[in-house]
Amino acid sequence: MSIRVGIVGISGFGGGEALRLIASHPSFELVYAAGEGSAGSRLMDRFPGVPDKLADLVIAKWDPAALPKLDVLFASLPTGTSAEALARVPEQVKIVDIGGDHRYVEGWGYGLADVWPDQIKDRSRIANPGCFPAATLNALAPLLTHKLIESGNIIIDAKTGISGAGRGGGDSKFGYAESNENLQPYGLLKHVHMPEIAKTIEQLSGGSAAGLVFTPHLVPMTRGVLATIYCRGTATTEQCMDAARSFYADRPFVRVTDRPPQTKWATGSNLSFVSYVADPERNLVIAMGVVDNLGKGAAGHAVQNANLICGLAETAGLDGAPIWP
Ligand SMILES: NC(=O)C1=CN([C@@H]2O[C@H](COP(=O)(O)OP(=O)(O)OC[C@H]3O[C@@H](n4cnc5c(N)ncnc54)[C@H](OP(=O)(O)O)[C@@H]3O)[C@@H](O)[C@H]2O)C=CC1
Ligand SMILES: CC(=O)N[C@@H](CCC(=O)OP(=O)(O)O)C(=O)O
Repeated sequence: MSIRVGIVGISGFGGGEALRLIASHPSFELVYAAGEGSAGSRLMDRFPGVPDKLADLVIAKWDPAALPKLDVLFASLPTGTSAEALARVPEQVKIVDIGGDHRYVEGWGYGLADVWPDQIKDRSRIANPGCFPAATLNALAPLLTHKLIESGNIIIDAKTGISGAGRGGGDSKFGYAESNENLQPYGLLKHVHMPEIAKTIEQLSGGSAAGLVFTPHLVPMTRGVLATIYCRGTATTEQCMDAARSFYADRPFVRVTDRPPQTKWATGSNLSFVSYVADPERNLVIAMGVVDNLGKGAAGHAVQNANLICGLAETAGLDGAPIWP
């Protein structure tokens, strides 16, 4: 049986990646595409490589009052622009919001799917985690759950590819001339992902995340997030690795690796790589997490969440290998 899905924000990076995944999904049928500036174009005008079956689908002007019959809507709109419109989507249409408007909002589940699949299954409204939270929280979850690190003393140093800023590119600092051969920190002390990272650390540990520090950096690459996370704790490397191996033993998308993970390992996939090194004598644990910002950081995670809320195999449409090199 096919499940009728729609994507609003399909012309963007997150929406385009959702299109790519849904086009080859065994149960999802894309019947609705929407946007603002792109409204009126056919998918083949925007995505010349789109499969024939979708080529003539015309992007509609986004209007939650004019939806066709849909089972699931993927929303990939700029953060700050989706709350009012998504509140008008009929109750029977399930929603996965890739943007940031509904994380830790009443009525919405926080879709950290590799960690909390059972809390997601029965929901009809899911807020996808941001790309940095996806990379960092998957790495931290086993350590926090097994109380191997202090929850209140975590420093996250993260790097992201430029597609993390969206097709619009945020502002001029994301242009080619500014970002090529350049490395820049941004969002210091006040990045928008701090609250969801802190709340999840507190939920996982039962403790405070008061000392959390998070600094993202923009790296001249297209995709990928690497988070290097400095924690206080006296666990050994093996204890951290064992905790992660048992925590993720039955989870299909998280790979616990002996080697420090690299962003290219995840490109084009919904995989999440985690690894650890520790020096108990220095009270130091270093956790590392890698995702593709458009995969586990956005559309891959969204499809995983949609699979869960539709009662499908969690891996449906997501079992392809990453792109290499
Ligand atoms: N890029 C990434 O790696 C990640 C992004 N996210 C989040 O996902 C969301 C989308 O990001 P991203 O795809 O990168 O952004 P883009 O800038 O690439 O795309 C934004 C999309 O939103 C559409 N849009 C903008 N305003 C409206 C409107 N008023 N009505 C209808 N459609 C509108 C645009 O459509 P049109 O062209 O038709 O105007 C476009 O398709 C954001 O909330 C972002 O923070 C989350 C995790 C990772
Ligand atoms: C490079 C870059 O700008 N990346 C974005 C992260 C995108 C994201 O996940 O944002 P949402 O929380 O809105 O979904 C940023 O740091 O704001």
